[in-house]
Amino acid sequence: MKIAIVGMGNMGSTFANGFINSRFINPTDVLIYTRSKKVLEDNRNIHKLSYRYELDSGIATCDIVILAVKPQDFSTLADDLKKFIHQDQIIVSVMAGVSIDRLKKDLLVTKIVRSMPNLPTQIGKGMTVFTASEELDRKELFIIQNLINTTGKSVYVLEEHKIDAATAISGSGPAYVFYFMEAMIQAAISYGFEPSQAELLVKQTISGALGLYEANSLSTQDWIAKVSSKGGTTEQAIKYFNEEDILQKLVEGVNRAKAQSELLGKQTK
Ligand SMILES: NC(=O)C1=CN([C@@H]2O[C@H](COP(=O)(O)OP(=O)(O)OC[C@H]3O[C@@H](n4cnc5c(N)ncnc54)[C@H](O)[C@@H]3O)[C@@H](O)[C@H]2O)C=CC1
Ligand SMILES: O=C(O)[C@@H]1CCC=N1
Repeated sequence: MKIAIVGMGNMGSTFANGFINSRFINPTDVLIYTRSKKVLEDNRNIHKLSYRYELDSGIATCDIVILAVKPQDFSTLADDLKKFIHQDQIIVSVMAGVSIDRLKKDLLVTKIVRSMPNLPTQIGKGMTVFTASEELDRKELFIIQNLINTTGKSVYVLEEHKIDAATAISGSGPAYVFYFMEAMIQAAISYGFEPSQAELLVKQTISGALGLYEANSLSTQDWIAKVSSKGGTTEQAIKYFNEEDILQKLVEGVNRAKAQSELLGKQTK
């Protein structure tokens, strides 16, 4: 099986490395289409002969073509790409917002997978939600799922609108966690901890909390109650968060990410 990856930024290089490191794909069976030669230095396990700096007929020899450019770059890419691809290939998009209909219309092919990974795919801990056009058969879907699973976990959804929802939850989600970490680190530094100590306190706390959550069947609410002693410290923080409606504000932020994913789909038409 041969795979082409178009766009070698965060996601493109993550997928290329995931496939190769897991030995799911032979390094010589990956073609990388990139604009920048710098990626050669950043991805040393990928052979330099795998790189192409312009789209060419090599892409037609691939079974799967992964599109990992920004949604805003898709129109320009599609004009060029449609000359080199054909109906037997499976096109896998990781672009936020770009719909299956749009991919079909602009690329003139029908086997489309629309997926939404996230950045922890870089370390094999990714969460990818994907859906596919009805032209893919079960065997092809199975191959795609196995491929995605080399970068972490995956969930297949039938309804395409859930990809916009997943974009707001798991796609953008790592940034929300880092945002919360930033608040805790800033507070710790303001109390006099060295930045490295502040980072350790927060890192270990987040990882410990997640460990607890994974090891038991208790809900997040149950865990909050366990940490909050009556008349104690945590209670004061949670009380303030509730008074300021922080939870609802966070939900509103996630809603906005989802709306943007839907809007990107309309804007890039
Ligand atoms: N960064 C993230 O956490 C996630 C990103 N995505 C999606 O992945 C896609 C890529 O995002 P990133 O990797 O973060 O962006 P990026 O900007 O790091 O990478 C995109 C790369 O594509 C290249 N490119 C653009 N047009 C090209 C063309 N015609 N031929 C070859 N290369 C071309 C650019 O030079 C750039 O290196 C986006 O559509 C985004 O919505 C999805 C999930 C998570
Ligand atoms: O922010 C973005 O548009 C992309 C999609 C999900 C994560 N990063």
